[in-house]
Amino acid sequence: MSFLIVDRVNRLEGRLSISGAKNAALPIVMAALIGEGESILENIPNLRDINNLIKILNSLGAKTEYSNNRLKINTDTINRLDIPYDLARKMRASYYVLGALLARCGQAATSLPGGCEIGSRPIDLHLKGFKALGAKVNIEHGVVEVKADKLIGAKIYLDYPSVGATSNIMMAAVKAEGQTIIENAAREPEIIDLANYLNVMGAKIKGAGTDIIKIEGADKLEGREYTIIPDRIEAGTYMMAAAIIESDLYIDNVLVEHVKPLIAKLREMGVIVKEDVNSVRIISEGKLKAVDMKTLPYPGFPTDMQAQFMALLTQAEGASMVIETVFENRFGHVDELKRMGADIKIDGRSAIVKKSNLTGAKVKATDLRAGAALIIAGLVAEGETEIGDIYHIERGYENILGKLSSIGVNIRKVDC
Ligand SMILES: CC(=O)N[C@H]1[C@@H](OP(=O)(O)OP(=O)(O)OC[C@H]2O[C@@H](n3ccc(=O)[nH]c3=O)[C@H](O)[C@@H]2O)O[C@H](CO)[C@@H](O)[C@@H]1O
Ligand SMILES: C=C(OP(=O)(O)O)C(=O)O
Repeated sequence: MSFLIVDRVNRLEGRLSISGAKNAALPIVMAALIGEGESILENIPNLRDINNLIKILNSLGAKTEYSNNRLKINTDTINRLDIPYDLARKMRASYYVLGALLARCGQAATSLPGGCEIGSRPIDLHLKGFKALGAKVNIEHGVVEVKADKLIGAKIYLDYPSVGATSNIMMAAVKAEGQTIIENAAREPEIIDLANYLNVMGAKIKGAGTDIIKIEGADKLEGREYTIIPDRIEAGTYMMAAAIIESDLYIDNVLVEHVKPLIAKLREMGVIVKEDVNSVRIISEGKLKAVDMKTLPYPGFPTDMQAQFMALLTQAEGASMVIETVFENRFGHVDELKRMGADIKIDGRSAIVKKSNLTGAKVKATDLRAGAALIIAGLVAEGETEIGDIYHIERGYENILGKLSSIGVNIRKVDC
């Protein structure tokens, strides 16, 4: 079992660079299965989820080579169409095998996915989309199987703009006969990145990034080179870390457009944010004003930043309200922050956060972003913060120890 120890710090300064986006890399790596031959993917972050996904690709018979954030995938040797339970349960994105192999081979199966426990996370919208395209869906003993002799384009309205369902249906539809239209599609930047990669391989997708995506079926997709976008959630996490104390931090390799909702909230709180073409500079005196925030699908405030933002709000003068609208159970970090002395009251999907003096404590990362929030809280907590269950954090932050240490944080990993 490993844990992280974080010490209180007086000031953060320096420069760090953001890695490739986990939530873009995961569907894109799986989408490589649709293209014949070899894809070379650049800027693939070295994360637990990515390494698990590479194991999944290998288990399907694909050949992979991964080093220095470059992943080569050759799909000519695929010889299995199902993912074993042990690999599927470790991550959310394992469900992308359904869309990818449905497009490539007309068949796929996987145990139901894992991922952060932040709500019930059903996959009914994914399955509704596959069925509309003509696939048969069967769920038995915790395994989902999809099968189609032929996929035919269809109009699919999503009840909710689900990121996973939009991506999965987009993948399934790239070779379907005729036109597919996804209405009320998710508009996240990771959807655009996936569509761009699929288009580079020969797909005909228009409208990604809007709520109507149109896909004309293509005969064949071929592996290509592609570079993944930077991770807006990783960038946001370091923005919050800098904002919580006195700091002058440059964060490079950020697509500023993607972090606009975060910049707006930080400015409202009194933090100085300077934008450049591909970087942001955060200047903070650690004196923060309370603000209210509600998570929403993109371009709203991202749910994947709610926990880290809540850690920041524990240091804001006054009372702030946080409303989580995307997932019904994403307040796992609250009890852990309370162990550190945070004054937070939850009522359903809302939380009231008041300024509090934090003290170091033994806490655990209840999920990936909860873990990041505890690190941020640890920067201002008196004494040492000891964070357990850090495998969650390793799912989503490349070299977090190295990056934080380089800007003045005393953080170390203890293995026992
Ligand atoms: C690997 C990955 O990219 N994960 C991200 C993805 O998760 P994920 O793709 O799982 O999130 P969705 O956008 O699908 O989920 C949003 C909401 O829709 C609901 N829903 C979703 C699908 C479905 O078939 N039925 C249904 O009811 C979910 O329970 C949730 O309440 O988007 C989330 C929302 O930005 C992020 O927090 C996750 O980090
Ligand atoms: C919820 C997240 O990830 P996943 O969907 O992979 O569980 C996240 O990245 O914050």
